[in-house]
Amino acid sequence: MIKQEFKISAQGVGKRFINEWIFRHFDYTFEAGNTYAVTGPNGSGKSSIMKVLAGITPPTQGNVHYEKNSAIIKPDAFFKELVYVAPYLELPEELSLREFLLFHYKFKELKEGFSIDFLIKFLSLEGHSDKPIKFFSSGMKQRVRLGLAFATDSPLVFLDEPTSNLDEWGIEWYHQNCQKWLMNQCVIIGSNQPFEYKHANFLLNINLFKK
Ligand SMILES: Nc1ncnc2c1ncn2[C@@H]1O[C@H](COP(=O)(O)OP(=O)(O)OP(=O)(O)O)[C@@H](O)[C@H]1O
Repeated sequence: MIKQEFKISAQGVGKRFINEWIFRHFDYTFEAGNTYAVTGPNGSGKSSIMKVLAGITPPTQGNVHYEKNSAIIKPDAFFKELVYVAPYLELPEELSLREFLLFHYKFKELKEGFSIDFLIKFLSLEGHSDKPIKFFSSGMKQRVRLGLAFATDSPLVFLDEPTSNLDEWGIEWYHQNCQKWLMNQCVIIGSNQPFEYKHANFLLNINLFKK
């Protein structure tokens, strides 16, 4: 994928649930061509900040702006620019893998070199393409989510706990494909396991944004 100019700027961003500030005064700019790891212990706010940066939940205070090739992207068009991978995001259980991929790529573009058939092979799920996703194991589902991240031509990729449910082979597959397919995108990984973000070039500890 050709590198596009892409930026997310967070200015004074904070999120509060009831009376608790999960993070506050978060100022940061994320750019294409870099991999960022948001780190911190369980319950520290990694998923919360990623959801705010992705526009899935609104910040309690502050603003997040998205910019592509020097033009501001409106929040309602922003979902087209990203892939969000997380074990808590459900896949459509009633669809087969092939039906789901055909549906997904009505809205998003595949990277050059990928087709639906190639993606199924890339996932090593050739024997399962017509099976409903509800019958997939948790590791197979996680591979499908990651496959969308590797194959989709979008400038921004969020990977929250990217290797959850993967076996040793799957973890190696994840590492190889991060290096091969995600180098020109802006990648934000949420994790408390260093092996998941060993290729990241910027580390952001969420605990530094609590006051
Ligand atoms: N919708 C919500 N309502 C109230 N509190 C919430 C909500 N979502 C998250 N929280 C709280 O925000 C805090 C941060 O949660 P979050 O899931 O962002 O942490 P995390 O760092 O991703 O954790 P983990 O490593 O366990 O996945 C926790 O105290 C959690 O209980």
